[in-house]
Amino acid sequence: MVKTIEYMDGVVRMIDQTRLPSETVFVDCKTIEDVGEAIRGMVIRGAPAIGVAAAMGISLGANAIDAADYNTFMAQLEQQCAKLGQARPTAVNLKWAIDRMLTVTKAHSHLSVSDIKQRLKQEAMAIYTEDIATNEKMGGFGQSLIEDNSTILTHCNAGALATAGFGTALGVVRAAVNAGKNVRVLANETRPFLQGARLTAWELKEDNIPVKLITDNMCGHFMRKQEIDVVVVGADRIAANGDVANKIGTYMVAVMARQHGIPFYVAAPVSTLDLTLASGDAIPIEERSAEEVVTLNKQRIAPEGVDASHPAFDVTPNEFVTAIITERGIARPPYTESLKALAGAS
Ligand SMILES: CSC[C@@H](O)[C@@H](O)C(=O)COP(=O)(O)O
Repeated sequence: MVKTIEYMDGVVRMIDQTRLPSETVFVDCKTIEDVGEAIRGMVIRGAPAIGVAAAMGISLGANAIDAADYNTFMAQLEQQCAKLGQARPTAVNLKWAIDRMLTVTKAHSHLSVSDIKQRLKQEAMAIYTEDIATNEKMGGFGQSLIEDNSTILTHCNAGALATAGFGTALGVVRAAVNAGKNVRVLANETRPFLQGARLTAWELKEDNIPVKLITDNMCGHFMRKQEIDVVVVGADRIAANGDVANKIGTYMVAVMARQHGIPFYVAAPVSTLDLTLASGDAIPIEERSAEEVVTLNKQRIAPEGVDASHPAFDVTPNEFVTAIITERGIARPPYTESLKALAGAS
């Protein structure tokens, strides 16, 4: 599988997810601004991958600062991070990565600026490698919930492409396959940006994991026909009470799963928990350009001049979530207690 993101010799290289699956091309980011643009423009997307890209971008930004003393360096770095933090508002991993990089900077204020730059590069690489290890651990916990011969429905792309590697929801699928289970995936196409059709279908096919693509309005039909055994999705932010923000359409899937008695699992790292928010009502929902709705693959599909709305995420209330799978274990209701316990564990 090609790498989602790499950091080498002053360049952050990303596979361009706006061009998949027709073309496998890469974008080289040489500045923190380039990385911010890549995140905003969805060249790289998915909450954990956004966090990894941000950390690498901050290292690029730090290297470009021409300052002799810590205070001048830190002031400029904070300015750059504030701008980067606005690239995408819902995925909390962006803020998480920025906070982690700034905390490391502060902890090393006694070092020379050049040593701090070195330390920031190491931290960005640590975030990258930890993300893959986290996903593998999460997969281990998650696959214990998947029975042999299951059909798993997923929404959006919570795979290797949405992370540094292995994936969150698709990490659970990969771990189930690695454990010798016979599983197949039904992938919702995920309008309007088509992460399911373009990315989930692509990466599962690359790995020879059986996948069938369906449009977003088909999952009720397959649930009623008992052709879906379990739902596994990722998350962009999870509030303290277990309300889950994920790609628009997830809520609809969760309600349908409840109606049909199908388990609805969310796989996300602890870095996606935002325990500062009491409920999902406080999660900021990114509103993307209406152009994404009135077009399909850049072809206009709606009449000129028609209005369109585009919330990019929705919130699934905790009562629809059977369990939340993390790298530290599986949280079950009541989430206010179980998530707090997981966040406090190490
Ligand atoms: C492991 S990523 C989980 C979620 O981030 C994913 O399902 C999703 O909603 C991604 O949204 P995107 O807008 O493509 O960044």
